[in-house]
Amino acid sequence: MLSQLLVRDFRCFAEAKLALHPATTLLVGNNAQGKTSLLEALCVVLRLQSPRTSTRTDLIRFGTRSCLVEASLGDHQLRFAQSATTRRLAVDNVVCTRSPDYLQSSARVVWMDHSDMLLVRGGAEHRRRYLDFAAAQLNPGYLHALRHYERLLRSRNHLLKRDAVINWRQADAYAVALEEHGHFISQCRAQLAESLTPHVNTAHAALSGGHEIAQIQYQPGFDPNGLAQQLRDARADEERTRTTAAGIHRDDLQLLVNDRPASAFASEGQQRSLSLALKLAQVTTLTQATGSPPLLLIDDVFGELDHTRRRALLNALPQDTQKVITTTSVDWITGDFSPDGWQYHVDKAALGPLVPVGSRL
Ligand SMILES: Nc1ncnc2c1ncn2[C@@H]1O[C@H](COP(=O)(O)OP(=O)(O)OP(=O)(O)O)[C@@H](O)[C@H]1O
Repeated sequence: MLSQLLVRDFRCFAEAKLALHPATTLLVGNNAQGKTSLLEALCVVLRLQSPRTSTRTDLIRFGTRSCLVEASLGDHQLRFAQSATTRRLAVDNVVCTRSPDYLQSSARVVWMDHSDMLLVRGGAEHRRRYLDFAAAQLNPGYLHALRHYERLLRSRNHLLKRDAVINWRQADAYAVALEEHGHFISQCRAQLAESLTPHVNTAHAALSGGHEIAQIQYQPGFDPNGLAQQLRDARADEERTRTTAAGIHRDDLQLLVNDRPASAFASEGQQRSLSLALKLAQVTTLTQATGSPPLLLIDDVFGELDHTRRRALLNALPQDTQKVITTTSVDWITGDFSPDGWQYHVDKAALGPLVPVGSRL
């Protein structure tokens, strides 16, 4: 369980320290006061990833040179520090040079925010990121393999664009390396999609109150029998487009409601339920795979939902997960939903005193 968070020169915060309730901590405030930044700090210190940026220096408060995030997680003290050039990690004051060692002492996380609709409506890159965030938490070598694959892909694409006459020998050598790393990632994504699918269906039914069947299907972006050969066969195509024609960077996750693609046929309400269900399914899958529930970080989701869906989501949220929730208003906290927990008011990058959940500003 997470009990403390300290941030220094992180986003808009010079310094802030908060105590996290074992059940629910609400961060309440107007727009642009710093709520999401605190949630992001939790994600960064626990998973070394931000849902908002892949440029780590974005996290450093403007005009300062480095940022610090510390968290107390069970018996462990996690520390993440980022300067213009260097990231420093420590667990219990012992420096970690390898992120897998650090992540071993950390907790799993599921992030929910209003952009989750893009999982259903947006491009395949949103669905790949969805798979990657969970797969990296289940397979220690996943992120390393993915980053390696991405570097190889950039190099191969650069090679394809660089010369008028393509050096196919070198391109083929890259293709063999892409196949090696891509195969592992593809296997992890396929397994994850299979584990997620029954939970997506259950959560979707709970949220929509209907009898529709929601399914997800992993669609590899390459021929599973051999990427290197497939790329050799695609030379004419690659000569024209000057980009790698197949691979896990072309993977997708097909989302179906009653056997039809959700992006084309589901109503807006069904799409919203499905996007929430995808995240709730991550919670169940991570819990089953690891034996303990992940931390749920929920950024401004409740204000976006209509009354029925909000109530359904509140009922569907697992009871035994620790939750940190940001919101601009506590109007949705009523007699039949007032979670066990406490609340902070966030105003101009400063935290107010701890108050009971549902307290008006
Ligand atoms: N590196 C940074 N240094 C200083 N300020 C930053 C930095 N990055 C973002 N900000 C500012 O921090 C402020 C708080 O942003 P944040 O997204 O945390 O607000 P929020 O309370 O979650 O707002 P909303 O409810 O609109 O999502 C914004 O004004 C943003 O411009």
